[in-house]
Amino acid sequence: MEVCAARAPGKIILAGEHAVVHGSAAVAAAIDLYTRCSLCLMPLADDEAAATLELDLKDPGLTFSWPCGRLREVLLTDEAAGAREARPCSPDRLASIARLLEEHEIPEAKIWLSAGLSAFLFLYTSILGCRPGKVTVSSDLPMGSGLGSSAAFCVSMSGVLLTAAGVVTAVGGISGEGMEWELVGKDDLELVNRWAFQGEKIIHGKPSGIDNAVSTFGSMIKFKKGELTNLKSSNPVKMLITDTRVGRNTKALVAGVSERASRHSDAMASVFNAVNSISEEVSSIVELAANDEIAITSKEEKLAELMEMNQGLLQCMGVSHSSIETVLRTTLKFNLVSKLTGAGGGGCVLTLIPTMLCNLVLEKVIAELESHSFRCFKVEVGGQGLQVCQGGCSYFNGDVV
Ligand SMILES: Nc1ncnc2c1ncn2[C@@H]1O[C@H](COP(=O)(O)OP(=O)(O)OP(=O)(O)O)[C@@H](O)[C@H]1O
Ligand SMILES: C[C@@](O)(CCO)CC(=O)[O-]
Ligand SMILES: [Mg+2]
Repeated sequence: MEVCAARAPGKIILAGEHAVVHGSAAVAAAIDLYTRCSLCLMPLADDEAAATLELDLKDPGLTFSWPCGRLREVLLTDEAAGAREARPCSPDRLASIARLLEEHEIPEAKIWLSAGLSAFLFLYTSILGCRPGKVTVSSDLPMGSGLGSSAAFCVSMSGVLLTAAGVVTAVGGISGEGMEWELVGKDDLELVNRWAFQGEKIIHGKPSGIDNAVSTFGSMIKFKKGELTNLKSSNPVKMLITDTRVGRNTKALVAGVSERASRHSDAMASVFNAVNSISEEVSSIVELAANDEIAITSKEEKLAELMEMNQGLLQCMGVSHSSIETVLRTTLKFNLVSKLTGAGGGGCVLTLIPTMLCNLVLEKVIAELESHSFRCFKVEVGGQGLQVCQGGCSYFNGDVV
């Protein structure tokens, strides 16, 4: 029984969501909330009929299982076609995967899971073929809320599958959560990122690639047309995240913005262009070294103003929501600036926490936000990306794997 695990972080977008899909720059950072996947590969059993692929999703609390023979029959594949290069999921393969999912009763209230399940079946069978195994997924991230849960799912899944395939190897240790997590080298990360992007395409339709990139590589990045620049921030950027708990779906929101762009192409091109300038300015400001109180305050004031401008343009794109507006109004009472993060339409909102803000005020802000039934998170910004645990990781989320 071969065992390995991987974890990948969620993200916040400081500037540029949606516009990044249309070629503008955006700025994003990893946060210390993770999705973890563990994989237990079963030996190729003598009892062929009993061999299954199992997926245990801890957060929705659902498990799925497919007989390996049925996977082979429907997907017309056995051996993985090679994990060393990422391939897109063809429309025919996606249709076959949909047939496999129809054989499961997914509760109507959790039907949004089918996109993630399709991405799982595509990644697993493309990387490992129809081998029997058990995959367990658990996450700190609220799903479908703008913190990149789909990307963290695809990155951690690709990471664990490619590690099991022997294509990705760990290079060094850091520890956390009682496990020996290890970092992965640059070329291997590139490969994981390319596979995760193919998974994101199944979930998002037309992703820019920023979410999987920041989840894979970590840190704070500027991203434009697939190009990634690492931003070296000398002063930590402190953000409060508020989850409005209003569910939404990134694929539909991205499609909505594209439709608006095709109806009003000149106006929307100007909006995307303005967002590009905001993201460029945000990326220069985060890299500015600020050594004293005055410099830090001026840096934060500029960031706050740019966030406010970006939020206005997101409203122009049609992706704000009354719950987001409630967060904006609530934080403004305390002179704090907020903007939505991720795809909007509900989901999460970022509030810039100035270094000089006293804890008592922050606690009051949180209490008022939570009185609206929102949920607040204080997160560390700009940490590590994908990490893996090869063999030896005997314990995962309470499950022996
Ligand atoms: N831990 C998980 N287990 C199963 N499926 C997941 C998990 N995390 C994400 N998903 C899949 O990803 C979908 C959510 O992706 P979506 O892109 O809509 O939101 P998000 O990634 O959280 O937000 P954003 O894209 O705005 O950052 C879920 O509906 C599900 O299909
Ligand atoms: C809305 C979007 O810009 C960010 C979602 O986190 C979509 C994408 O870039 O793929
Ligand atoms: Mg997503």
